[in-house]
Amino acid sequence: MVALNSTEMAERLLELAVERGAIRYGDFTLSSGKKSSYYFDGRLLSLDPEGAHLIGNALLPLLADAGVSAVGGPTLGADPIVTAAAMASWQQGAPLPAFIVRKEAKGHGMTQMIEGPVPEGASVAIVDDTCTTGGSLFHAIGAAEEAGCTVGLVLALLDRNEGGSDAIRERGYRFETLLTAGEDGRIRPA
Ligand SMILES: O=P(O)(O)OC[C@H]1O[C@H](OP(=O)(O)OP(=O)(O)O)[C@H](O)[C@@H]1O
Repeated sequence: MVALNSTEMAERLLELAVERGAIRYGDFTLSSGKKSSYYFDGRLLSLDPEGAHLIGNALLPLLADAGVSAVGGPTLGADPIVTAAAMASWQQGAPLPAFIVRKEAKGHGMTQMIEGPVPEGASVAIVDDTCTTGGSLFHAIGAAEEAGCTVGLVLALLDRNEGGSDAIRERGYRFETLLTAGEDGRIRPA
């Protein structure tokens, strides 16, 4: 595969999203209860072989720039994303472990919220497929901080620009996205 720069990777990711039907237009109600004229199914990208490769490699420079030592995110949108990032990081010779934040504690008397290796005291990145209200990202940020990590970067594949990324930045976190949406739902590379 030809090596692509960051802009080319985001452009190809958007092209692939269209090819895979990951962007659909219509009347949707998102999990936050918000109404939307479009839906972005990040799983159709992150579980696609080329999509996973692109996502992992597109995230690497952002993770490296933030100097984080692990990457995690809220299940289930982030599950294949953090796996792709971990694999890409290993292939590039700078391995970053991945972790997943559960929606709820495991139960049966176990309070564990995080699955996977989380180096205590580490600076980590938190990533998700989409950011709408930011609720899922805030949930994962909270779990990582509770586990003793500092959050050096928050990432999304797509920022829907509906308040979530602003709220995350207002709380003092660095936020980056690969794709960004206009008010009309038109998606473009960030
Ligand atoms: O910024 P927010 O308002 O939190 O919206 C974004 C979240 O919504 C979707 O997950 P969903 O809640 O549908 O759960 P799922 O990933 O388990 O399907 C998506 O995968 C993000 O995690």
